[in-house]
Amino acid sequence: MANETIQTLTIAGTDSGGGAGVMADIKTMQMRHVFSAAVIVAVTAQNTIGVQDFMPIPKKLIDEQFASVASDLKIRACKTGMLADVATVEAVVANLKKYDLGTLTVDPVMVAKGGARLLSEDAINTVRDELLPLADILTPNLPEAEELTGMKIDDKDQMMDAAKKLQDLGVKNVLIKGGHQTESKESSDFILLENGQSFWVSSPRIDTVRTHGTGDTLSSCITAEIAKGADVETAIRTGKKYVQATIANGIQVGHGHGPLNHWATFEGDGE
Ligand SMILES: Nc1ncnc2c1ncn2[C@@H]1O[C@H](COP(=O)(O)OP(=O)(O)O)[C@@H](O)[C@H]1O
Ligand SMILES: Cc1ncc(COP(=O)(O)O)c(N)n1
Repeated sequence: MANETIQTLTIAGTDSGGGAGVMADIKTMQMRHVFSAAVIVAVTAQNTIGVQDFMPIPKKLIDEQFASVASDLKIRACKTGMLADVATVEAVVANLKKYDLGTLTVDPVMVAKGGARLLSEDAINTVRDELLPLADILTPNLPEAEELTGMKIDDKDQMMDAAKKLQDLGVKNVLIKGGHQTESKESSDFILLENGQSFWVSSPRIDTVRTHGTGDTLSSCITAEIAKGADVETAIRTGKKYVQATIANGIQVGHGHGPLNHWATFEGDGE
């Protein structure tokens, strides 16, 4: 098919409050001018204040969603987000092995900004042992990197050590997000590439609680840029700039950890 539209896939949970998960993923993909399909693996009752409840989707329906997408669409890059529990991680891993869904970015979502667990504790080992070896890019935040490595990460040297440790677990490219370093003036993420090169991406830390969905937005932007043909370093630099814009030009929604402004970079007629 000539000039086929660039297609991506998010494999994640929904957020009824609209700020994180699949909702943030699709808004980001749209703003980066790629088409996004979605395999829903959990449904959350959630808003900016917290996660009130969630339910994983049965394995059969997860398998059917993958089959529907893979039999019709040509996915160039995909990402995972919230994966809920052991059975869900295993179902996703089996489908990622079964179908060619392009470059895989794994955002190992564990705990929401409001404190609710989105991945059961016993599923952390399943993510580490079964999903990480499939990942082209892994994007943990600091608590997630600590859980996956068993290390305490308090400073930049430890972030660099943790990235190496994660690479040793089978991940090609590792991005450790520094958004949880609340005492710092900069929000700095560390990247260790497959070829051994490493670098930091930093931006001024914005003093706001309206950061619901930052991790989803960053990993979705990276996925979109990879699908468009960018190399991993360029995709990450673009992702960092995009997430910064969505935080800096905030919107007023809800009473807690508010969502991002995904149209912050929109240059068309916004009326
Ligand atoms: N207050 C902030 N100001 C600027 N950048 C931020 C802020 N909070 C998070 N970020 C950036 O957003 C991205 C997601 O980081 P983080 O919040 O750590 O992820 P998660 O949502 O997975 O917990 C990173 O690039 C991080 O540097
Ligand atoms: C369905 C879903 N997926 C991911 C997150 C993480 O986002 P955050 O860390 O910003 O709360 C979330 N809260 N809900």
